[in-house]
Amino acid sequence: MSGSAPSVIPVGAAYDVVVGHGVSDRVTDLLAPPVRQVLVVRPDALVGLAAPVVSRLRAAGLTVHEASVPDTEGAKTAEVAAGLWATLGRQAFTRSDAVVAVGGGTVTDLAGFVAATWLRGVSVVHVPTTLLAMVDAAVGGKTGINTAEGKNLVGSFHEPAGVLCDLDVLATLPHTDLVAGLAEVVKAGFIADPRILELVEADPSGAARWDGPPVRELVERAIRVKAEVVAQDLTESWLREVLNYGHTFGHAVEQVEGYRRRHGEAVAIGMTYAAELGLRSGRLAQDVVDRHRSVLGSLGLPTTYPGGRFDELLTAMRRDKKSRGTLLRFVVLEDVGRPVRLEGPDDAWLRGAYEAIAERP
Ligand SMILES: NC(=O)c1ccc[n+]([C@@H]2O[C@H](COP(=O)([O-])OP(=O)(O)OC[C@H]3O[C@@H](n4cnc5c(N)ncnc54)[C@H](O)[C@@H]3O)[C@@H](O)[C@H]2O)c1
Ligand SMILES: O=C(O)C(=O)C[C@@H](O)[C@H](O)[C@H](O)COP(=O)(O)O
Ligand SMILES: [Zn+2]
Repeated sequence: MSGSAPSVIPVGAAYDVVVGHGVSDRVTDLLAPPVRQVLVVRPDALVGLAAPVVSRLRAAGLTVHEASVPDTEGAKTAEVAAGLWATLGRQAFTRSDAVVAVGGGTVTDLAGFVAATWLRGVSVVHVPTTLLAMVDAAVGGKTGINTAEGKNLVGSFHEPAGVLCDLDVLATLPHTDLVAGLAEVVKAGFIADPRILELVEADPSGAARWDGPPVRELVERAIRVKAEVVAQDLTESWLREVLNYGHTFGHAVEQVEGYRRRHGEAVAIGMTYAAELGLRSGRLAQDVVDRHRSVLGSLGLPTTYPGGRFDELLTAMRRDKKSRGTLLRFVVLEDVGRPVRLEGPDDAWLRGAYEAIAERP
């Protein structure tokens, strides 16, 4: 796919997200001397996509080590992080060396966390290769791994030196992963940018094709929403919580299912649940709840969930990072673009929202 010039989206004054075609070539601009050696982190499945990045770094005279990590959520474990720390230690990486992540959100979360913790923080550059990582995971400096007890329970805030979103790499991304990434794009639409919803509604099949007409604008709009929020509240003291829309229930779904469901799909279900919760708490109108189902459904994203699992899901939701003590806290909407907090929702609302999305046998 050929196209227009790259777009540069600043995240405050901290770093830029570059979106365009062939932009991963810019990796060396972000790793100027005194960087001497670089650890490129990627799963074996993406060795071909990482190869041009590795070549570029070597051509610039850097010593490049490649670390293979498990594909998908299996990358986000303490054991895998420890393996990367061991590599960094063996190669005597210093504070002037760097990590480069090439992959989806699981890789950028893991590599970002390892960079954040190695010597208490070294530089990391993200080269996201999924739609989801471009519009969300690689941007904003939230890094993390899972523990047996839950999702992203260990992590840190560590901003990258830069993010390079090369739209050409989306050509090989499986359709189901592209669609899963659109869930986070739709999230940005519901919490902050109604134009995103209009673009999807006008051309859902184009939105769900990597080279579809609305894709670039959708990517850039979602990144701008995220950049705007994290530039104001990197460490999630309040505002940043809005980016967690749909994640309280979504993360519970992922955990209960042993991470066999894609994050984006779980977030789509979680947003539908949050919309139903917003309705029950008297904050959100029925037509906006219906719009969740129509927009997500038009992209092929799930908006229902098997019944009979409420207690398990509630236990998982209590470990959500927005909880305070025994107080459950959700992001819900008052309208499109108007997220608010719902603290300590009635048990009847929690169960009623679940019944509303539950699949009937
Ligand atoms: N830190 C954050 O702010 C943040 C935000 C959103 C999501 N996340 C995290 O991101 C993760 C989900 O990321 P994801 O959806 O990118 O999943 P993923 O990293 O598991 O990638 C999905 C699949 O796509 C494959 N793939 C990646 N790029 C490809 C390409 N160009 N061509 C062919 N195959 C390709 C991968 O090998 C993998 O099998 C979750 O762990 C989630 O918690 C983090
Ligand atoms: O960047 C954020 O902040 C988000 O909440 C974005 C989410 O899409 C992302 O999945 C994030 O990793 C969830 O964070 P967590 O704090 O609930 O683990
Ligand atoms: Zn997410």
